[in-house]
Amino acid sequence: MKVVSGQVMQLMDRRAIGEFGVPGVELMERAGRSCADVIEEAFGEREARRAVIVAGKGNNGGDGFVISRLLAERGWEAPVLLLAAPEAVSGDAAANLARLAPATVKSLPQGVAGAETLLKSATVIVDALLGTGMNSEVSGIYGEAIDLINAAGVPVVSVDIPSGVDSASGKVLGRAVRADITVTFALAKLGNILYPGAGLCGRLVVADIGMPDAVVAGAEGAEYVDAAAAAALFRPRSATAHKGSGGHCLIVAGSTGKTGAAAMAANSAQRSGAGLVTLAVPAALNPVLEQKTTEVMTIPTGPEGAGYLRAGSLAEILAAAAVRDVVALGPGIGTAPSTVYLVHSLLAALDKPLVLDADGLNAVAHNPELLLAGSGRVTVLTPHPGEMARLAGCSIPEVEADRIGCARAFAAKYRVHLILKGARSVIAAPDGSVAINGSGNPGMASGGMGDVLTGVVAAFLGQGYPPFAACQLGAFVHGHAADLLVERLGTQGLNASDVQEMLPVALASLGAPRNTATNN
Ligand SMILES: NC(=O)C1=CN([C@@H]2O[C@H](COP(=O)(O)OP(=O)(O)OC[C@H]3O[C@@H](n4cnc5c(N)ncnc54)[C@H](O)[C@@H]3O)[C@@H](O)[C@H]2O)[C@@H](O)CC1
Ligand SMILES: [K+]
Repeated sequence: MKVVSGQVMQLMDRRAIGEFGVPGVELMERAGRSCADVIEEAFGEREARRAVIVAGKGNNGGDGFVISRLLAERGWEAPVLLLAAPEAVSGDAAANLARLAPATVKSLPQGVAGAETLLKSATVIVDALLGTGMNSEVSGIYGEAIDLINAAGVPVVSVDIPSGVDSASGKVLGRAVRADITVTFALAKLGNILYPGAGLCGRLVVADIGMPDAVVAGAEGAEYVDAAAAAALFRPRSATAHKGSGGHCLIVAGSTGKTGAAAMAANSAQRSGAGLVTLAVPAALNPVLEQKTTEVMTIPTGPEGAGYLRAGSLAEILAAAAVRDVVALGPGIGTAPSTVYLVHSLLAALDKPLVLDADGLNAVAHNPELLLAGSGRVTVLTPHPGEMARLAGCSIPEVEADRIGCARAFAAKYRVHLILKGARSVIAAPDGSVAINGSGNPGMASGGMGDVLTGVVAAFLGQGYPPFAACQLGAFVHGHAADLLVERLGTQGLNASDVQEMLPVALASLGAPRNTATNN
């Protein structure tokens, strides 16, 4: 599913009207009808059927007028509270306002004071105040109306997007409606998908309003990775698979005190369908990692007793990489100067697809130009917002203020694929493509989750998936495994190693193995 900003949706709207001859008033009719259908389905069985529509003066309000008319035709009481003078309404919205009985509409240009009782008496409140045209912080009578809607204790259906949520970023501009259902049109808006807006939408319904296919196809947006999108990217194993076809991962990881990171990255690659996994670790840690892993092979590297990776291991690691399909570098490696030097040397010399994470990222944070050294190689970075901020030379709030813009710009500038972690991880490719991961939950906010993700992405790259697909699948499967655990474990105390063990179940949910005799 494609996700777009409100601005792009407005361009689509104009193309549909201008190039494809779909009248704007017809788009508004379909938008309003889709909302009326959802309201009827969700609340139509109630004894009292009163929908109170709180409308602004733009086209979002216009959808609200259509909803009022259509619900009234179906026997509902559907009064409209218009937060403007009727003369302030124009265009298609005005045409629809004119179709309502005058007694239906209460114009409140001075504010909603006094409307509280009506709002509390509603079966459902329809929030048609502000949609994709919102262009500033909410204040004054719009702010008061939002507070009253939220305080009414009645189910709320938001039209297009909860009023107050910025459709391009999901940010709350001042204050915002908390909806139970949001009906959005043609395509989901970024503000429906990104937090905090995503958390205010309730159940999201994407309604088909007959937007021409060519307009949808031509719209600039991000791919939303849900179970269906992930399943479409996933290639189930063929019946004739062998361990060579699953790919061989080399994980370069670990330092004293951080053997768990190395073990989880390696075990997670193994649990994500890698044919073989080899773990290169500082020599002193080998006995521990032999214990912590079973299927995984290890290469103890560096001088006897070494508890961290050294620059002197470069040749040995390059030789190991030469006979593997993918390298993951960084989990638990620490920041010893010799380790940092090793990372720099590997970046210059490795020609296999590379996943760089954790202290591997910190090793290049002061000079991201180092990422351009291995020309032609696929490089995937998996930063959390703190690591992203260090890489991009900005603050964490700056990253969080524009997660998509930040990820997209860095990926393009340094020709890397990037998974910017956090609720709704952003996946960016060097060509400007962006995807947003739909899986995951707050239980993943604990140590080690990133090490698991590194292993999962490495496994997909090792199996030969194109890098953008490997990143989308990796992020989705990682979050989905955690989602599958929530019912049993909740979101507090859910460990990364639990997620690691759930990975095969998450993978199985994407597709059954192919029987090559009947299905090629
Ligand atoms: N794009 C599409 O494909 C379609 C859009 N439709 C509807 O049209 C909406 C967009 O309509 P508009 O562009 O008219 O915009 P809106 O109705 O979202 O709001 C714009 C109006 O609110 C005012 N405004 C902006 N920010 C404000 C703030 N913070 N406080 C108070 N007033 C503020 C603006 O001056 C303008 O008058 C969509 O959200 C959707 O509901 C549908 O009718 C049909 C199809
Ligand atoms: K709205």
